[in-house]
Amino acid sequence: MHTKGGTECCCSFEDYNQTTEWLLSRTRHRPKIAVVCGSGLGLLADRVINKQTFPYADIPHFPVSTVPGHEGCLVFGVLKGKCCVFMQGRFHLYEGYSLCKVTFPVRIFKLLGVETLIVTNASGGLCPDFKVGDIMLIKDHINLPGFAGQHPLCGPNDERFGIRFPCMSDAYSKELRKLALDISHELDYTNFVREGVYCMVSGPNFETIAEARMLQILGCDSVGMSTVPEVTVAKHCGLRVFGLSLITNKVSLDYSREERVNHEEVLEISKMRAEHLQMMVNTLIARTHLLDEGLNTN
Ligand SMILES: O=P(O)(O)O[C@H]1O[C@H](CO)[C@@H](O)[C@H]1O
Ligand code: HPA
Repeated sequence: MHTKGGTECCCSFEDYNQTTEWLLSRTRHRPKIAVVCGSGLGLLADRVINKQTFPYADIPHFPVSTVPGHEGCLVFGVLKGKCCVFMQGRFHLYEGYSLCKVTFPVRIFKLLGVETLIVTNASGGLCPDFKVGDIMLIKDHINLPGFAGQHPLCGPNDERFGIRFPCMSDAYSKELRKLALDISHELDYTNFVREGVYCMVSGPNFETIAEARMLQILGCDSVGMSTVPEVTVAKHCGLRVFGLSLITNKVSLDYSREERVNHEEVLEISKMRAEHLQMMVNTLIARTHLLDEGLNTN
């Protein structure tokens, strides 16, 4: 329904430009930081001042959100003195969107002048040490759909965005992770802040036990159905990336376990922890300039 067939990009440079021009002509905000809010995490945009909100349905070439917990609004405004743009709701492969559409907003951010992308998501914990409600700083990811050719950069490469073969060994900024770790100490969050590897699966079903065991063997600490395409496209076009994954459930690795994961539970845990996430993200945003100035974080 939403997709054009094949793996080629279905968005032209003209489409990206049109959307960018449309936004630039309607807002005076010129964000340097973009935040993608994961399932149930839309309230990350709540503290923004001088807010200007655009429903996705009004923005040319933008997909619309179809998943509960994803409001479907682009919010511009100022947070801690920094001009930001928030995606209240993201797009997923399982909604029927091509990965080109899923990642469309990331290239819009680039054209708007954004330099740093902060991605958040809800995920299932695979690492035995993780508890429900833990916040995982994403150290690295595994692009499982990418292994099977479902990759946002398949098709002709547009050099105006980036190179044909981008390096992904430094996908998540070390400096931003260090800053976030320092912040978690200051906020006294260390007993629920972790670091780990996020794995993307296409969804929409949650994992079987055999799949979950396989992912754990592969070195995944958490699993979700998003984020990796956005991060890949962001790295391709030279954005600095930081990612937070909220562990909303423990993935079943044992056939004797009775609990059954569901999206309502995911949203409930997201809401429960959203304020802590908000505090971390806001403090990080307040301090991003320290990195640009090459200063230490404290
Ligand atoms: O990754 P986000 O968008 O936070 O959402 C996560 O939550 C949903 C499942 O409950 C899936 O969409 C999964 O990817
Ligand atoms: N698996 C995949 N995606 C998810 C999960 C999960 O357990 N929890 C939240 N998103």
